[in-house]
Amino acid sequence: MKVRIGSQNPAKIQAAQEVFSGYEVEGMDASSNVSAQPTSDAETKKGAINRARNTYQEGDLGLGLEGGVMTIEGQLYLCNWGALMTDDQKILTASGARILLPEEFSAPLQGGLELGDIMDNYTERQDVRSKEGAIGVFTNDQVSRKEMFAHVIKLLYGQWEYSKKK
Ligand SMILES: O=P(O)(O)OP(=O)(O)OP(=O)(O)OC[C@H]1O[C@@H](n2cnc3c(O)ncnc32)[C@H](O)[C@@H]1O
Repeated sequence: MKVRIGSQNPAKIQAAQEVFSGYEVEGMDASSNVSAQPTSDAETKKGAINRARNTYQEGDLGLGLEGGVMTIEGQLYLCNWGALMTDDQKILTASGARILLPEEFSAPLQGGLELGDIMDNYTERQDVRSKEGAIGVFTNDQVSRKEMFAHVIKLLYGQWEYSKKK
């Protein structure tokens, strides 16, 4: 059994390798069937589920991880979701950390820029999305994107293990 993850992003693949340490983890392109930049909790969750479904193959596990933004009480937050399609074709879901994003990000997001590009402009660096991520930058490296997704994957892995005991 291998873990097929619907992404080529190293932060996501490394997080999956860390949690599914005894498994082969394979990254691949998978459509999220939502906007390139999800803008709500529900859309981000849907993207994770679609990626899990779109990478799933019988006998393996399908893993989908999605980052997005959402607004709560007028404030912009980063949000994260994960989904695991199990070998018996159940979908398990879990969400990750949410942190506040700078207010100045709202206008470029509304103008169609993705958070990944906004982060690169903001930090004057390249490919922040594949490295520490927005969460790493704004937590002063306390929690990296890999670490945050590893926690989400642990929540999924644990739910899968629990479901097998029942
Ligand atoms: O290659 P994939 O798996 O698509 O990874 P991604 O980082 O490009 O794409 P996501 O679907 O996870 O996130 C949607 C958008 O939000 C951006 N994003 C989400 N979380 C981020 C973070 O912590 N840091 C930087 N960009 C982030 C991301 O770069 C995309 O532009």
